[in-house]
Amino acid sequence: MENRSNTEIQKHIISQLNVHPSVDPDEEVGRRVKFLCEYMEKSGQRTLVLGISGGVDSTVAGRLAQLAVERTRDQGGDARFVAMRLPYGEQKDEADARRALDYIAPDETLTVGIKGASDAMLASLEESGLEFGDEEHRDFVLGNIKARQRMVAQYAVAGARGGLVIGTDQGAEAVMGFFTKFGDGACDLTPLDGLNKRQVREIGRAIEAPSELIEKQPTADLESLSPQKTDESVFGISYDEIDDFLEGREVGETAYRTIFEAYFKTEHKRTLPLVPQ
Ligand SMILES: Nc1ncnc2c1ncn2[C@@H]1O[C@H](COP(=O)(O)OP(=O)(O)OC[C@H]2O[C@@H]([n+]3cccc(C(=O)O)c3)[C@H](O)[C@@H]2O)[C@@H](O)[C@H]1O
Ligand SMILES: Nc1ncnc2c1ncn2[C@@H]1O[C@H](COP(=O)(O)OP(=O)(O)OP(=O)(O)O)[C@@H](O)[C@H]1O
Ligand SMILES: [Mg+2]
Repeated sequence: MENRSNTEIQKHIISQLNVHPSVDPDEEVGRRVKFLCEYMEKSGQRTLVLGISGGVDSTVAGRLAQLAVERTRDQGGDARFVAMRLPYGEQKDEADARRALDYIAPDETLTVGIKGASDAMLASLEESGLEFGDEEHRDFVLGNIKARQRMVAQYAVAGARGGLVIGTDQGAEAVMGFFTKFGDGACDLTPLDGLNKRQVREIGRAIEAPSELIEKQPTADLESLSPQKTDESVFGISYDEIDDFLEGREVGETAYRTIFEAYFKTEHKRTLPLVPQ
């Protein structure tokens, strides 16, 4: 890749991530709901499971899941959506999570706190002698434990109910590798695949999600020392720049450099585990 121009590398990444410069939001809603319905039918797994954070991705993916189970039932089938609240203690944007649930109107909501299990794991690790560079490093590692604890909870529900875990990964998060490997990155179906952030928002508008959730600043909200830290402040570039990049537009040199570096560094997260050649 080293001798290739910014534009050539950009084209390669766009094709790998299957992102398109524009989408028809209504058509995408239909296509993605159909995908969920057809896979439930094919797999025989009739429950969809997804954590609802109060952010735009899980609001949109959650509503698509509820629409899919309702369509399946309308056609005489059997399907159910289980939304999960998975707070680590008291969540600062709890009101947004409640608003998302009111809007999604899931068949069922399970609330499972992840603080006890996450803190217990960290304590056991430290009792074993594991040390961290400093408090911030410790907090960062705990953040990934939280994301993986949410995965454990969702897969437990899927196991108990014969279900499938939905993931909220989309093109803008995928290009930056901005997810926890085998945490929120672990799932069975990704209905938002191939969309950039602005296209997720367009779909949100098409299904009449609350505008304050659609416009909300994205946050992983994993670090206790800096709650609600915005994704953009971590990236050092904006989602607008990432979206422009994914739509094939020219972006500034800093944006090219930041995106290429993140993309190639996190290649391992977008593939199956490596095997001997
Ligand atoms: N080259 C390589 N080939 C194969 N495997 C490699 C590897 N380099 C690291 N690894 C493995 O990957 C691990 C690092 O990956 P990982 O554990 O994911 O950890 P890491 O990428 O360091 O952290 C996850 C990042 O995603 C962010 N995040 C997480 C969850 C949700 C959201 C959100 O937007 O909501 C954002 C989070 O804030 C953090 O910045 C290493 O510990 C190692 O096990
Ligand atoms: N507190 C939480 N409760 C339940 N699920 C959560 C929580 N935090 C994260 N998740 C799950 O992890 C996923 C990844 O988080 P992420 O922040 O990327 O998405 P989001 O919060 O839905 O949207 P945004 O990226 O715009 O903040 C969420 O979509 C959700 O499924
Ligand atoms: Mg979030």
